[in-house]
Amino acid sequence: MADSVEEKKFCLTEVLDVFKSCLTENKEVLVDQYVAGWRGLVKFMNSLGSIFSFISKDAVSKIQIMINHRNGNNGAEYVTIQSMVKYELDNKLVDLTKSGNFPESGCRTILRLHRALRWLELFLERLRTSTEDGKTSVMCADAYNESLAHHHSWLIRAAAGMAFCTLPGRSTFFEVMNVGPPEQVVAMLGDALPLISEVYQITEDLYTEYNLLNLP
Ligand SMILES: CCCCCCCCCCCCC/C=C/[C@@H](O)[C@H](COP(=O)(O)O)NC(=O)CCCCCCCCCCCCCCC
Repeated sequence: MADSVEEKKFCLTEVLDVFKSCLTENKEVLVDQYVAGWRGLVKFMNSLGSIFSFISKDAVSKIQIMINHRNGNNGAEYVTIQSMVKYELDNKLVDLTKSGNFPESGCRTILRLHRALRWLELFLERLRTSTEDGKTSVMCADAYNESLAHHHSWLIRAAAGMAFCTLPGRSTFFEVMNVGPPEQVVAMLGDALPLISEVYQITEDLYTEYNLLNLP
């Protein structure tokens, strides 16, 4: 699924649709779709310029870790985030308090992407409700400061802040999304956001239940 997203001309609607397909009927989060959603977003970010490549590199390495889990001998245990959490905890495959033998556990890797999903949710909501003269760089920075920044060192925060300043204005940004006229972008965001929020909340509740929100 991720490959087909990469081969066609980029369209953000399709990427967000992939995220929407993450949820199963009984509200579990499918790892393949979750990861494919991130791959599409990273592709979008790459099209915004090479200044984002340090972010892209980190995201790609986390995506690859999850693909490796899915392709590994125990891939079936990683079908959903719920099954992954249970499997890794039952088999003591997670560093719970300090970094140790499992720097690439699915639980810690998904946690990093999960925190980034909160940034995405906040950023898209700001884009959705912005006016024509709204600044994407400010929307992006505000969303970041409210979410991911809390988990990053000052060096990463500084680098991210510089990258945000290079974001194009709202109208160019909307064009790169390749969704259609601004009204259509706004409608598409309004349609996608509730599902992204739901995926975020389900993961947040799961990680809270198992006390995994601060994995090193
Ligand atoms: C459109 C502009 C895109 C701005 C992206 C905002 C997110 C800023 C994240 C900055 C991350 C910097 C890179 C390094 C991070 C790591 O230190 C850190 C911790 O990892 P560790 O515990 O293994 O060491 N990693 C993370 O927090 C994971 C970051 C994952 C970032 C994924 C970002 C994908 C962005 C996709 C943008 C799509 C925008 C679509 C809008 C219409």
